[in-house]
Amino acid sequence: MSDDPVVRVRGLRTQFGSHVVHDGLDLDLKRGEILGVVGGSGTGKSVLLRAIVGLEAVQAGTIDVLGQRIGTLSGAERRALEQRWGVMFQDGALFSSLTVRENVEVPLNAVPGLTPEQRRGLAELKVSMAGLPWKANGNVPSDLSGGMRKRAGLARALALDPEILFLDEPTAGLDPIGATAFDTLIVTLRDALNLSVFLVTHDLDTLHACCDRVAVLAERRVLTTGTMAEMLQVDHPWVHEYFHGPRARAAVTKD
Ligand SMILES: Nc1ncnc2c1ncn2[C@@H]1O[C@H](COP(=O)(O)OP(=O)(O)OP(=O)(O)O)[C@@H](O)[C@H]1O
Repeated sequence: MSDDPVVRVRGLRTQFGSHVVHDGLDLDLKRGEILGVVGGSGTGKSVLLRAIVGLEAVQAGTIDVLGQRIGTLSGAERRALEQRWGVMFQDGALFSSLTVRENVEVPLNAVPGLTPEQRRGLAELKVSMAGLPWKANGNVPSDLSGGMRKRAGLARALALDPEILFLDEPTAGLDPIGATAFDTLIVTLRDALNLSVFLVTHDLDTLHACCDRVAVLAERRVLTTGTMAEMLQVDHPWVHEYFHGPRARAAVTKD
């Protein structure tokens, strides 16, 4: 298997009007790792995720995903590549009028040759892999708790057996027990499905529980990357405060 990163970003520049979000940003997601992407509010974590999956215009730089250059692909190539990743957006982005199973079936509609029964069976499998009870298949999102909606979003992200999973703040808004269960699920799925995971988070517990490496966004770029242990040595005011502050100490104490 190739050692090439599954996501390689070089020299990325994004901006909205005169507001430059990223400038000269480099980042690699290695195959099989869970990479935690952290940074202060508004540093561009979500914009970076959206740029990587081709949902955000970029002003300069290159983004390669699974060896293919985003922004240069034909419609057919792009659709084929999109089937190799799954995205769980911060708010779940579920269709409110569809049941959980129907939501998970949406990406499966793009797969030619599947019968309705096969689509249904595959969707139900993903719902159960995301840790939801059988009965949730028939629920609409508004029937579910916030944690269950997150799991439904995860089930949909897993629908096409992706190689890469993009997660935008998966534990935001969950109670600590729900968040811990979600952390465990992410690691279990990575191990079972050999996923590479790009995980945007503010949650120090998630970084400790899940992440092989951390990338810190600051000053419009990836300021530093490394293991949690390496983060403790970084001499930058925001990084130091984040990894040594009271919340960081609480997260370490719980290990
Ligand atoms: N569509 C848009 N139009 C204009 N500005 C935008 C747009 N999307 C994002 N921005 C700006 O880009 C910057 C980065 O936004 P982004 O949502 O990526 O931050 P973030 O690091 O994910 O923040 P948070 O941790 O609060 O979720 C912010 O200043 C935001 O206001």
